[in-house]
Amino acid sequence: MRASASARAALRVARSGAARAVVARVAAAQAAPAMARSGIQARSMADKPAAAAAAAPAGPTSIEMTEDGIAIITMNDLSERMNVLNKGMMEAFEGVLNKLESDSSIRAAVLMSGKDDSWVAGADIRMLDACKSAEELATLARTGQKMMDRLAGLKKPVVAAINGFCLGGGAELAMACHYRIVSTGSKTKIGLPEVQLGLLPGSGGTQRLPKLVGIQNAVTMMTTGQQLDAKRAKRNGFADSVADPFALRDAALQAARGLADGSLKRKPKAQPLVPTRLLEGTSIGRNVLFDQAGKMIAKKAGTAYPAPMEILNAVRAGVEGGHAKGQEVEAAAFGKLGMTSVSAALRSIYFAQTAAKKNPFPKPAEPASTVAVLGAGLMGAGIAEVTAHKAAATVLLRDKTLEGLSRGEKQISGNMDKKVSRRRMTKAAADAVTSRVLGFCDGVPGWDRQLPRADVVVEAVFEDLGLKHSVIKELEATGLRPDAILASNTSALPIADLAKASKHPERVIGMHYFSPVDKMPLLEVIPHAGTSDAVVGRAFDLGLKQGKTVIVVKDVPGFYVNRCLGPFMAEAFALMQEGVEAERLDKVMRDFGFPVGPVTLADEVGIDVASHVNSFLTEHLGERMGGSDATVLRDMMDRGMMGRKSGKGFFVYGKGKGKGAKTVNPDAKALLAKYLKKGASVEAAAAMDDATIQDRMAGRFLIEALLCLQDGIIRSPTDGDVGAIFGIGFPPFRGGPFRHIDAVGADNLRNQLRGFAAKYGPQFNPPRILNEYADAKKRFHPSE
Ligand SMILES: C/C=C/C(=O)SCCNC(=O)CCNC(=O)[C@H](O)C(C)(C)COP(=O)(O)OP(=O)(O)OC[C@H]1O[C@@H](n2cnc3c(N)ncnc32)[C@H](O)[C@@H]1OP(=O)(O)O
Repeated sequence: MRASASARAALRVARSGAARAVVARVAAAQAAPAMARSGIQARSMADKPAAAAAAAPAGPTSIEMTEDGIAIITMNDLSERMNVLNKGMMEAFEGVLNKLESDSSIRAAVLMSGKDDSWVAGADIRMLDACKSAEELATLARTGQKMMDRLAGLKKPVVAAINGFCLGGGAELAMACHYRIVSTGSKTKIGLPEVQLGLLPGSGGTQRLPKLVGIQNAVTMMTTGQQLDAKRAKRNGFADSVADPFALRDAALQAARGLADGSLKRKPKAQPLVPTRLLEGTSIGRNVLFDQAGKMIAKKAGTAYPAPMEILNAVRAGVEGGHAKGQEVEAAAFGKLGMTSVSAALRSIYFAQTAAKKNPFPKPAEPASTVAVLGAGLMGAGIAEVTAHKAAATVLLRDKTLEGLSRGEKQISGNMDKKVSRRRMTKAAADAVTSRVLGFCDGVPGWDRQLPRADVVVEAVFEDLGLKHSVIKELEATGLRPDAILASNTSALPIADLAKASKHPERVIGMHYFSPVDKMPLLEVIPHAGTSDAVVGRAFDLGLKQGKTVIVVKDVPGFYVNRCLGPFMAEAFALMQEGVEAERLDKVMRDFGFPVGPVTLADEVGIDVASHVNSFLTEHLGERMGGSDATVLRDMMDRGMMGRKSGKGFFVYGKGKGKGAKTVNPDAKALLAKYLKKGASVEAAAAMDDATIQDRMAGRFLIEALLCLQDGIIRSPTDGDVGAIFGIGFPPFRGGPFRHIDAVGADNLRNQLRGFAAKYGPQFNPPRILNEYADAKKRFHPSE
């Protein structure tokens, strides 16, 4: 099911960054005392310039001295791929501060990174994860605050020369410096993404950011976790200046010298809260601002995500009560939030997503440099776009007709134009993307010469087995290289059936993208029984390069995500046929945490598609799809109610400016009345409590997810969590279906499902695997 609403839902999830992750790694123990461990090497360049410049730092930080008394501090933790504020780094930094305070030969300092892609990517999330109490976390926050205060209070100016990720605690470190130069390198991103982990910046960030960028900007940055490139960081006041990555060190040295000799002025210490902003300049204005922001946050984040409100509270406490008071509130909130199940779930998603960035199959020697995409429809053009943009590969985009091709090319250039107009991309970079897409259609020569360049072909033609077979045969006859892989972006057809048309079935694989491809984070990679591991590795690698979170799933109807979605949607139709009203059902499921309700989802997907998927999955899953009479969908189709695309489905959609507005469709309501189950009524359904509706809907999803694990369709509970969150927006704060079952308890869920099965039918029968986990009192994520 190419669910555009679920796509948008998960997109919001992805944007909120709520679902990201890592393989937990034990922080490398740093054995020696702070100074020795820090590997601080205070050398005079005048003494040993060559040796000093060439020496690799022995610990996470090192210091070089210039002849004129500028200390160049380099952070490079060799035990980590990225610099993070772990115990070792923090202790080493204490040593650095001691040195800066005590060494009178130092006039100023430059703080830079020895890594290519990270300045500091934040506090070590594993270290936070290991904390066992709110007090432990609050103490950690206070330690960070003290370190930052000490740095900010230095008499000697410290210039942050930022290249690479500068996130969370890293951004807080930068803010405690006295001047920030941000590199224009593509990996440079400034942000405070703690909110995406259910946390708030705990090292003084809630206090320093408003002073740099203003209250409104700061609250937006911290409550959304948005990340800025150099230019945006300069525009909003975070950066004092920007520099090319190659010129960064020199620019920073020059700034340090200027600050030391007074020719360059520091920003005023407590920059008034941007007095030009009317609201922020007066206490009355600020009250209005905080009250409005509070209402907006309450509306958007609800009670499910407590961090945004705590961020606002900490900012307000600082603005109204001063730095110390603000930090006190910040540290306490950091401790409290860190112990919530929401933060635990979001952290676990972060770990899972980082794990999913690692290709467990043989990695190709070289990434795919040329990818052919067949079909320039919505999906094909989307795949072409992420391939040319994120994977920076040449794309041979082919459609049957010139019209089809032009539409697809327009989709890509339109998306690039949007990025340029929103200043997310330069015009030159956008042009480079579109120029990587070479268009072909029937009757235009050159295809047969170009096709042999392709390392991968992704076909995204109409979902018809015969058509796909003829496409595969034609590709092989035209000169597809024998080592090229042949991927099908199907959401329904068995990959094994598709492979039958190929002379090399071992190179055929499924790559199921979600719509819109440029925004949806998930990719399901589907080998059939005869696909070679090397081909899986190549498809996985391409997915990663396209910026996707990849899960490998078995070749079964619906694969994983749509297989779970099918019974979930069937339950929505069942509830409506018991009299539950569309608007209520949507609201109740949004309250559960789904970004869109199931009824809206059906309209967004299209009633025709929903009907097709329903009957297709019913054929394969039998009673597991039971509970509703899906002929209602066909009746709707017969009456032209196709969902949003036809202007009406379960809802009626506004046109033009009011496009987003929707009201219940009285015709659909009248039709549903005819399908009411025996003895059911809208009045009786109104008395059904919200929790029952949520439990029934979630139950159907969970049963199918469990069966997918039981039958080896997904490779682990973690893949199941990642797929559900990124594929259809399963509530991130619940951590995915398996983490949710752990929270509810396998035994409790089993009892609940048994009750539902007795009342509503066998579609609620608990799967064998749930019984096993319930009997053994096991968890799907045992270490948490
Ligand atoms: C009081 C203060 C609180 C805080 O600061 S909370 C933390 C705030 N920071 C973050 O939330 C950033 C988390 N990291 C990320 O989002 C991503 O990473 C990046 C965007 C920085 C980079 O993404 P990509 O280029 O795709 O690399 P990758 O595979 O995600 O990361 C490379 C390695 O770096 C480790 N890593 C990155 N940031 C952290 C971190 N903050 N804590 C612990 N580890 C981190 C990962 O785990 C992984 O490690 P491996 O190679 O062993 O898998």
